[in-house]
Amino acid sequence: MCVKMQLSSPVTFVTGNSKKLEEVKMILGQTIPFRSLKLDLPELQGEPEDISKEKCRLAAKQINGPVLVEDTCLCFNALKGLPGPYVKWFLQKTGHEGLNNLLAAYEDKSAYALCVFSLALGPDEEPVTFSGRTEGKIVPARGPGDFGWDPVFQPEGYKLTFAEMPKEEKNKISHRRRALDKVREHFYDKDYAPPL
Ligand SMILES: O=c1nc[nH]c2c1ncn2[C@H]1C[C@H](O)[C@@H](COP(=O)(O)OP(=O)(O)OP(=O)(O)O)O1
Ligand SMILES: [Mg+2]
Repeated sequence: MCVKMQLSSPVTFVTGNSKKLEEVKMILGQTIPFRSLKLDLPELQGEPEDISKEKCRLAAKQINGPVLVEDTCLCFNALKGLPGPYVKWFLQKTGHEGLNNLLAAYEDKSAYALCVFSLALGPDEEPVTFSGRTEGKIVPARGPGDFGWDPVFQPEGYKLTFAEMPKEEKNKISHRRRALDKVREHFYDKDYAPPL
C-alpha cells in the first residue's frame, strides 16, 4: 500500500513578481496544488543555489509551513556568469540597452537563463533545490517589455526572443519550465498529499 506523505498545509509559492507567478501557474496547472503570497524577501549575495535556499528559509519562517520560492539569474558567458543573480539591479538601473552594452567589448554574446527553485516543508527543514537552464544569446530588445529581460534573450535554435514568443512556447523550453519539471517529479516521488 502506498502511504502518502501528508503536508501540514498547501505549499505557498512566495514571490514579489506577478509575472513569475503567472508562468508558474501556467506550467504547473493543477499538478501541484499551491497558493501564493506576494512578499519581497531580502536576498543574500553569492551563488544562485545559496541565494535561493536562504530566500526559502526566510519564507518558511514567515509562513511557518511548506514553501516554494525561486531565484532567477541571467548569466553571460563572456562575463563568467555575471550579472547572474544581480540582473534585476542591472536591468532596473541600465535597462535592456545596458544589458547589451555590458557585452559590447566581447564577440561572445552567449548567455543562459537559470532558475533555481527551493522547497522547504517547514521552518526547521533544510531546503531542497531544483535548477533549470536554457541556453541562448543576448540581442537588442525585441518584443513586449512586460517581463524583465525577456526582450533581450533569444533562446538557442529560435529566431524569436522570449518576449516575442507566445507564452506557451516560452513555457515549453524556459529555465522555469525545466526547473518545475524537477519540482513536479520530486512531488510525485515523495507522493506529497495536500492537507485533508
Ligand atoms: O523568465 C524571465 N524572463 C525575464 N525576466 C525574468 C524572468 N524571471 C525573472 N526575471 C527577472 C526579474 C528580476 O528582474 C530578475 C530576477 O530576480 P529575482 O530576484 O529572481 O526576481 P524578483 O525579485 O522579481 O522576484 P522574487 O520576489 O521571486 O525574488 O530577472
Ligand atoms: Mg528577488
